[in-house]
Amino acid sequence: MKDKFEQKHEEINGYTQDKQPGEQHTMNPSPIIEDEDYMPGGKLKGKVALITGGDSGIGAATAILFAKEGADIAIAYYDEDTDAKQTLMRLTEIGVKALAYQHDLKKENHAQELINQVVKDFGKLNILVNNGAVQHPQDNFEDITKSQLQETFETNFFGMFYLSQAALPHLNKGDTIINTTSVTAYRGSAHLIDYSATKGAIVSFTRSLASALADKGIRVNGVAPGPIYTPLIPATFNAEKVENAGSETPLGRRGQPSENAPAYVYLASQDSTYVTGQVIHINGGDFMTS
Ligand SMILES: NC(=O)C1=CN([C@@H]2O[C@H](COP(=O)(O)OP(=O)(O)OC[C@H]3O[C@@H](n4cnc5c(N)ncnc54)[C@H](O)[C@@H]3O)[C@@H](O)[C@H]2O)C=CC1
Ligand SMILES: CC(=O)C(C)=O
Repeated sequence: MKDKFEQKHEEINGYTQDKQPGEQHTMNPSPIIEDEDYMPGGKLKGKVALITGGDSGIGAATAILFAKEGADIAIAYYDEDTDAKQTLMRLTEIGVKALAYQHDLKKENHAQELINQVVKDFGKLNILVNNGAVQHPQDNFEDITKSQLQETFETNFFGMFYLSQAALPHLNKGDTIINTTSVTAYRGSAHLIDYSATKGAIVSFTRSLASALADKGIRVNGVAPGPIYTPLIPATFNAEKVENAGSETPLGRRGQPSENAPAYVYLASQDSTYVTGQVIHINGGDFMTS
């Protein structure tokens, strides 16, 4: 019998959305953001987490699981108000304090303002999840314009750099930073050359910052998803790619956001006290070096 993830994989036909960031509330079928079979264990009780891109997809799944583990949650997002409202409603239902913040990762001043506001609203910050990103697939390398290259790096890499710098004065021993990279950082991607380069930069940034912050007891790790069913996919790929995503992996299907979130819980919690500078691969079984 097929499990819920195999069934969901088969339900998805090709379709696209016409703007990026994409919208979760109009996805049909909906992604699996929350796995009802998950058993929380109070692993993040008393913590405050800020999750960029927390309105939808992997970020929303992580926000919900962190809340189930007892953390208060700040989600930051670009302009998808309906998704942010729905995620916030679910977080509040779970029973934690939760607030949403609109911001632009590309703007250096937004990073400082966001961190200041979160610390003012929650009193502290323990976990920073740098997860928001964009991608603009191109068939030809020559078609990547300077403005696309700038937008992709400013959003995916500069944004997390600024936020990590702004967050650092508030982080203490035992606190963590978790960065979302991608399988494309490791295997490359002919259609996502600029995007995969930002994801490679994130891997190096993660290792270097982990090394720099080790003596403070602040751990820095990453998660490298493979093909996951989120708004990013119909918002940026053509219908054929949306329909077939994940079929080429050893597990033969795409992943769901809920299948990524436990890795973030592990890296944020005391279960991973001897882990820093590492990346966990959630990609349906493709082997990646380190
Ligand atoms: N879905 C997939 O197959 C994969 C996703 N990833 C990564 O996972 C992370 C989360 O993406 P998904 O959950 O897939 O999609 P998503 O569309 O749910 O999340 C992307 C988020 O980025 C935020 N964002 C985009 N531009 C922004 C800006 N200028 N300022 C502030 N926020 C901005 C959006 O608000 C959105 O919440 C990204 O880093 C993505 O690169 C990595 C590998 C595979
Ligand atoms: C968006 C992304 O990183 C993949 C693997 O599709």
